[in-house]
Amino acid sequence: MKKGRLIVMTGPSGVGKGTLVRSLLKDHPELHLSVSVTTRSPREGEIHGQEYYFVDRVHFQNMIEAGELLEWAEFAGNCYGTPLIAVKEKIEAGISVLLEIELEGARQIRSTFPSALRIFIMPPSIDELERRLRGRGQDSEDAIRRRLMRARSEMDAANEFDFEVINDDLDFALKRLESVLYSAV
Ligand SMILES: Nc1nc2c(ncn2[C@@H]2O[C@H](COP(=O)(O)OP(=O)(O)O)[C@@H](O)[C@H]2O)c(=O)[nH]1
Ligand SMILES: Nc1ncnc2c1ncn2[C@@H]1O[C@H](COP(=O)(O)OP(=O)(O)O)[C@@H](O)[C@H]1O
Repeated sequence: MKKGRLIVMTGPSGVGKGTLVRSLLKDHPELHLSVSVTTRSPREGEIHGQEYYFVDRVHFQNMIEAGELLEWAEFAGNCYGTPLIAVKEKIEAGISVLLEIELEGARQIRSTFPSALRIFIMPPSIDELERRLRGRGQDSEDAIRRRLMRARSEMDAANEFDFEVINDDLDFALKRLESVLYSAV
């Protein structure tokens, strides 16, 4: 049986990765979104097992030591990682899996899973990125500051990726994302 593809989407926090992925999944139920583990506290409305598995640092550390994470990284003071087993099972079953992760994790995937398709989502500008982070209204001033600080170096790494998609107009970005996925998957 043909294996599924691993598709990695990276881009600065607030660029619209979550928004794009949600729309993509609505139109493409054949894709599976990996649910990550994080030590971050849940935002209002976030549900354990849906947006993330919310765990404490000890639990996260145990998962690293047991080899249960495909990749992991620290981001803005919290740890995030991709549970390996679910990804493996889906791909073996011929289902393509989407990872929505930050830069360090995407770099790890390049060495551990070289056949992955890696896409960088770019904001139209840093000012617009800041507007989106503030407009989302879900992070503290400190969390926004940390995300913006990291955004610049992440954007500098866009050329490490197979494709770059600018999320200016949402519908346009979605169409471009679909064309990248379905001409390459
Ligand atoms: N390396 C890695 N990064 C992740 C994972 N899950 C989420 N992230 C990234 O961690 C960053 C922070 O995520 P989050 O706290 O949900 O904030 P948001 O992206 O601003 O909504 C984002 O860049 C996510 O893409 C993961 O499993 N591994
Ligand atoms: N193309 C777009 N134009 C304007 N606002 C957008 C666009 N895409 C996403 N947003 C808004 O930007 C904010 C951050 O989006 P989100 O999907 O949470 O980003 P990320 O998952 O990359 O952190 C949200 O309020 C979202 O509604």
